[in-house]
Amino acid sequence: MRRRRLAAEAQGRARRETLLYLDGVTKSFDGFKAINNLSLVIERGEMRAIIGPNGAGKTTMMDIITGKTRPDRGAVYFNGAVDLTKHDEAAIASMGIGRKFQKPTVFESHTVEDNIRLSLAGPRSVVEALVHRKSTAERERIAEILATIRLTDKRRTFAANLSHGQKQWLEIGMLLAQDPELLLVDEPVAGMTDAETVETARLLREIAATRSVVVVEHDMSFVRELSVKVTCLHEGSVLSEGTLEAVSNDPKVIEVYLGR
Ligand SMILES: Nc1ncnc2c1ncn2[C@@H]1O[C@H](COP(=O)(O)OP(=O)(O)OP(=O)(O)O)[C@@H](O)[C@H]1O
Repeated sequence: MRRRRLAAEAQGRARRETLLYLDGVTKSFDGFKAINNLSLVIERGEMRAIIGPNGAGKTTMMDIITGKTRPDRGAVYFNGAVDLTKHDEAAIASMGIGRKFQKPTVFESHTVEDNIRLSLAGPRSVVEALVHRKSTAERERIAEILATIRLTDKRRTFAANLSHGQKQWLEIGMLLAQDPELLLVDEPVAGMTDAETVETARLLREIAATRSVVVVEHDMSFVRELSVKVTCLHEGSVLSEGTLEAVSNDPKVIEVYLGR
């Protein structure tokens, strides 16, 4: 009895102290368990790479975190106290969870700078009266984001004229403008050049200095560049977790990938 209580207390503590906490999450589609008793914890300020073969449940997991899909069972907590299963997509986004889908969706007919400006978040009414200060603060924030996404030189370029990789960076910048506490990024380097891929790993590491980042990715050379803890999903559950080296040498992981 006491042991059970202590275990429950430890679980409660883990939930409160972590940024994202998934426990026993299950989601079925027509009787098929896309997510099966999934438990996963992301710490504050952590960047995590999620890998796994096609159909492992990576997208469904992101859909559950962002409120696009409701789980059948299990706990999904953000910042210790917020039960994400009770909120819809818009509410979850406004709580500070930003999601970047695989395909970039920038405003092609606007400049890079305007794309960022249009995405800037925040209760503007407070600073509305101080127009000058507001615009200075806004300019500084835009400059900071442009530097982070390596597009300072392209600030006046129409988004339509950017390379595929630069569009991906711009979209990351648009998410940063909303100042999320947790950034979910789905296959950011698909279709990028090798140089862009390496730069994207650097860029995400810089971003992870001030917020948590979860990256779903198939490209193992990119995951190596990220140099963070890796979670391998398979059949909707965690198959293996640890350094990329440990995970990629795990016989269970080798079997799953070779058996594809
Ligand atoms: N809306 C849905 N209806 C029915 N089945 C679904 C639905 N969404 C996902 N699935 C199934 O759930 C399983 C997990 O899919 P999911 O897209 O989450 O995997 P994934 O790891 O993201 O795969 P990939 O790497 O190919 O993107 C798959 O078998 C998929 O066919």
